[in-house]
Amino acid sequence: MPRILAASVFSANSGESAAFFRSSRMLILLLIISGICSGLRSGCFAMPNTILVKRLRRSLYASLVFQYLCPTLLSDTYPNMGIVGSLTSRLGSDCQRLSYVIGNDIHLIIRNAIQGTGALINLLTLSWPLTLPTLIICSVLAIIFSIYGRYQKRAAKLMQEFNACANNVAQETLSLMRTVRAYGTEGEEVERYKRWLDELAFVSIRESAAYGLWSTSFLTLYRFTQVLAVLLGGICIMNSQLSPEQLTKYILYCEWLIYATWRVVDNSSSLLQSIGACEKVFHLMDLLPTDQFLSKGVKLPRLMGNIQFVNVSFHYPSRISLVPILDRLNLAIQANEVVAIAGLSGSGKSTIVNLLLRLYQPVSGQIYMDGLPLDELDIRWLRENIGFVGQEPDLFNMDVKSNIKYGCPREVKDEGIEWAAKQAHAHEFISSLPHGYQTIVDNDLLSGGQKQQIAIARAILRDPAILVLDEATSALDAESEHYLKGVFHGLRNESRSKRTIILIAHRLSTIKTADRIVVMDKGRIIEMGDHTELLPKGGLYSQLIGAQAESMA
Ligand SMILES: Nc1ncnc2c1ncn2[C@@H]1O[C@H](COP(=O)(O)OP(=O)(O)OP(=O)(O)O)[C@@H](O)[C@H]1O
Repeated sequence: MPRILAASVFSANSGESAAFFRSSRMLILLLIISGICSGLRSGCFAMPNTILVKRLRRSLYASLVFQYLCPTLLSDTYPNMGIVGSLTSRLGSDCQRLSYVIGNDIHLIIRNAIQGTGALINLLTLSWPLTLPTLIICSVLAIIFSIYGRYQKRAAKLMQEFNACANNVAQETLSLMRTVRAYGTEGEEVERYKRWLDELAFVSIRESAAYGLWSTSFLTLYRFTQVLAVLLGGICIMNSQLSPEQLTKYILYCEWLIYATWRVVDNSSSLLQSIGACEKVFHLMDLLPTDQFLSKGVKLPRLMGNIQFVNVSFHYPSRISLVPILDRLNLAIQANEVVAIAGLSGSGKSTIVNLLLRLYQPVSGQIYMDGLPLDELDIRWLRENIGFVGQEPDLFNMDVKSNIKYGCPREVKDEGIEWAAKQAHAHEFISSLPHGYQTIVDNDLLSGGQKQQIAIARAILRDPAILVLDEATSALDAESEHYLKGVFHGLRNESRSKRTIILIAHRLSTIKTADRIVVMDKGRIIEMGDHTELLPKGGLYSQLIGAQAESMA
């Protein structure tokens, strides 16, 4: 409509059309500014956007990794959200959302705000009484938006939550596919996933309906502004208060103003939606690394491997109970000693290792390493000097060679990797894999025992001062286990002068030859000695040995 009006004005009077062009300098200026803003988008916004999102992902990932390494903080911060999977799925979706905001919304808001301000200044210069109705319409638009915006922010937050929960169920089901298949619970899992998707759909539909209402309100007001502008302008022309040229400008500026207002509030709504969705992302980013990562701590020239637990009591932060997991534990392990820890399930054996690796801090008491309190030592240096093989070693989705080399603080050649694999009795099966040491490891490719052998090779390669084996041979066949027992004992004297080995095993045949066996029950040490000393005592150790011999028979 404004274009038709303008055409009629130009054809009616060429002198007036020239004047129109002259006085429309502001229009041209605004067009240039709008062009510059578009340029800013592709140039200035796109680059920082990419860098920012990359940094954001990296810092978030780092924060997740660090928080996971320090479960105390994780469970304190997210008491209902202990599952790292849900955090990682948020990492993807929330960052994507933030990336969209930075790439699209912000530059559109700035561009339209400049455009709207220019149109408003021109309208006020033209005639302030005529500007008033347009301003009222813009204010109504802003009020409707503020109501809708608040609703949208809430909806966006819920949608992100439900999305993350659905992703989490999917991730969990796929990673536990064997269990799901074995128990025939495919239907239940689909239901569980569907439940979250239903919640998501419910909120999305309501949010879409609200958006529809908002869009209808805008379009109605937009058309109403055009009609009002023509009506009021027409009346003014009839009263000779306005020239046809001014009427054309008036209609154009009105359209610009209302359109800019709509774009600003619409993009702001998208911005609000993203802010709602990204609150958790910012919350995660605000978490500071725990002291153990900030403090440098002491690095000894060489770790000898003397360990001392003095009156150590501990309970997990997520499970504060009256009975502690470790109860005033006192244990001294000499350098170069092979100490085995035995006991019933849940007696606190792995917890000792968790404290030694400083994954948790004791509630009371102190742990000393070569006479120095553990928390005074540099955490990275400490972990570099401890080789750990856990109960269910998870390998990375990298080739076998990289998995063996993983976390090794020094440069190693292929021969070194092969040597470690041979020590762990793994070379033979690795050589039979489709691409040998270059074969990419995935969960189904290797058996539990083979994964353990690779994890053992990794620990051996690090040449640590302290080797911790927590049920590290539980999945191995008897022959491999027997062979490895010899390797572990041999390792004590190989390549370094001292090496302490801590063995945890339910299969008591594994620990029989240890220098000392520590027997635990309910977080306390109840027996200590070597196999020949403990067997005749008739305590828990001899009962466990008897029970195992019976079950074998
Ligand atoms: N992350 C955790 N959060 C809360 N409680 C935990 C956690 N890890 C272990 N526990 C609890 O601490 C107790 C001791 O667990 P721990 O793993 O040390 O026992 P364990 O003797 O090594 O058992 P197993 O021989 O079966 O591995 C158990 O009751 C267990 O439920």
